[in-house]
Amino acid sequence: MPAYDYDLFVIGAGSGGVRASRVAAAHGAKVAICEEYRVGGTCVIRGCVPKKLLVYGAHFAEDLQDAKRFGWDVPDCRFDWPTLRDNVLADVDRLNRAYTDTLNNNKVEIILERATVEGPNAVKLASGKTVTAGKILIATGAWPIIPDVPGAELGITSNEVFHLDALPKRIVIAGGGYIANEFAGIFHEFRSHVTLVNRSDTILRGYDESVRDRLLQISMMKGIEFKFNAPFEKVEKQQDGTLKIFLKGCDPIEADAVLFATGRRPHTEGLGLENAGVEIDANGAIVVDADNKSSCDSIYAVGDVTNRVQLTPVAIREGQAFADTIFGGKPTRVDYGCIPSAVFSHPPIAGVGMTEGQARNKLGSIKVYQSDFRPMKNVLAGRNERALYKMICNAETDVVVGLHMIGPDAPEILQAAAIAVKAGLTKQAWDDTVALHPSMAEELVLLR
Ligand SMILES: Cc1cc2nc3c(=O)[nH]c(=O)nc-3n(C[C@H](O)[C@H](O)[C@H](O)COP(=O)(O)OP(=O)(O)OC[C@H]3O[C@@H](n4cnc5c(N)ncnc54)[C@H](O)[C@@H]3O)c2cc1C
Ligand SMILES: NC(=O)c1ccc[n+]([C@@H]2O[C@H](COP(=O)([O-])OP(=O)(O)OC[C@H]3O[C@@H](n4cnc5c(N)ncnc54)[C@H](O)[C@@H]3O)[C@@H](O)[C@H]2O)c1
Repeated sequence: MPAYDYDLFVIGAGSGGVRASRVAAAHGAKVAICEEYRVGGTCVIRGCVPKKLLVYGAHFAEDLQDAKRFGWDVPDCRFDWPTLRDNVLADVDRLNRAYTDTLNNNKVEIILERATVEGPNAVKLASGKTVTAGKILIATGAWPIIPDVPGAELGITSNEVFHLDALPKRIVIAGGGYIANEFAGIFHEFRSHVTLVNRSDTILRGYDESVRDRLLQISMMKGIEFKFNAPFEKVEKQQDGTLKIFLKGCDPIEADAVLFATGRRPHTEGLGLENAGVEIDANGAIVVDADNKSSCDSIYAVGDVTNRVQLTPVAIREGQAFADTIFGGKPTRVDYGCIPSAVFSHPPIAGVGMTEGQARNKLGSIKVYQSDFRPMKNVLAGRNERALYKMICNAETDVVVGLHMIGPDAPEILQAAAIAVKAGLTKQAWDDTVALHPSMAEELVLLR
């Protein structure tokens, strides 16, 4: 008789959990994974994927406008939200099936219910059954934080935004991070009036300052309104069903919807971690070592629930490293250096490595190269939007330590450029590469 029902029991079928379970099963482990909502998790069901599809859908507004200058006779086009929404949700269904098939093909048992930890090797399912496992992996992700203000329940979060019955004519978005700026762009392109409200005086903390300023400037020029240092006081529903938002130090704003994009907290509440002595930090994140092990020897955690870097590719790498280390006899640790990231705003931002400020603090002596240009497509279109590429180098060694961009296709360009930054190439090595002309990316090898 085996000592446990499973070698591995995974809680949460998102990016990290799915990768860990299918790789562990491929290494020969007997694996079960449970999921309380839908297989695929945040990224596939209500995050990166549907968000990016909405970004594509929204961008047609600008492409259709620009097409006229390129000779196309574009009639007045009407946007139909239900068509895009339903097509996106249908694609989410397709991916949900594909992820389920992958798990089935790898002989991972899928249990579609909520689970909680009952002990170091025991998990309790919502149906009441207890199952045991040699190792338990917690991959329960994160959950939107909603500010504790009267009327907050009248707002929505990114969980609901993909399912709206109709587009709001006016939307107030709380927050100044990834989700706030991405959805500000999306709703603005769909012709909603957008007001972005932040409690601090800056957007996208952590990104390079000049690039953030450029996004702010372009967004304001397009007509997105910003309110800074304006904490929410309350939200009230008016008689006609619309909302009135009260902010500290500002006149109230009337809107048809409020979207809270005020961060995501590790999803550990009510998970029973205390039953196994699993330590969590002040934000509710599971504390793990470099091998993803918690303070309980048989319990591991990967992804957003550990609050290291809340990005899909990181959760996937952590899941892979866990499975290879524990079940594949191949000890692997995730390298957190030079993780590229992007904000799919309009226009998008992308960055890798140190910002100018970080490099100045860490290295002291740096060189900054910059290209501030109007992409040729924007020139002909009469679109007054400039791109900004910024390269940060160590002045002593000539090594490129950071690259930060805003402009059309910045994330696509940066993914390839990030390889060179990660490899520690010098600015001279970039310059030795012949430009690919005419492209926007050629600016990267022509910086003076
Ligand atoms: C709107 C939005 C856009 C995003 N865009 C991007 C992007 O463009 N690029 C990027 O890299 N990242 C993006 N992210 C972040 C990315 O989605 C996450 O970093 C990633 O999904 C984390 O994966 P995970 O495996 O840790 O958790 P998740 O994918 O969140 O999976 C956790 C799963 O666990 C389930 N679960 C929770 N508790 C239990 C329980 N007790 N029992 C059973 N099941 C449970 C949940 O239902 C969920 O399916 C975005 C996030 C959001 C919200
Ligand atoms: N493109 C991407 O890779 C992408 C896209 C979306 C989300 N994500 C991931 O998901 C995480 C969550 O996204 P997010 O945008 O919710 O969080 P975030 O941490 O990026 O931003 C949260 C913002 O909310 C503000 N805020 C906090 N409390 C507030 C309050 N009470 N009132 C007003 N503003 C308040 C903060 O100042 C901050 O600007 C991100 O950290 C990121 O890792 C990534």
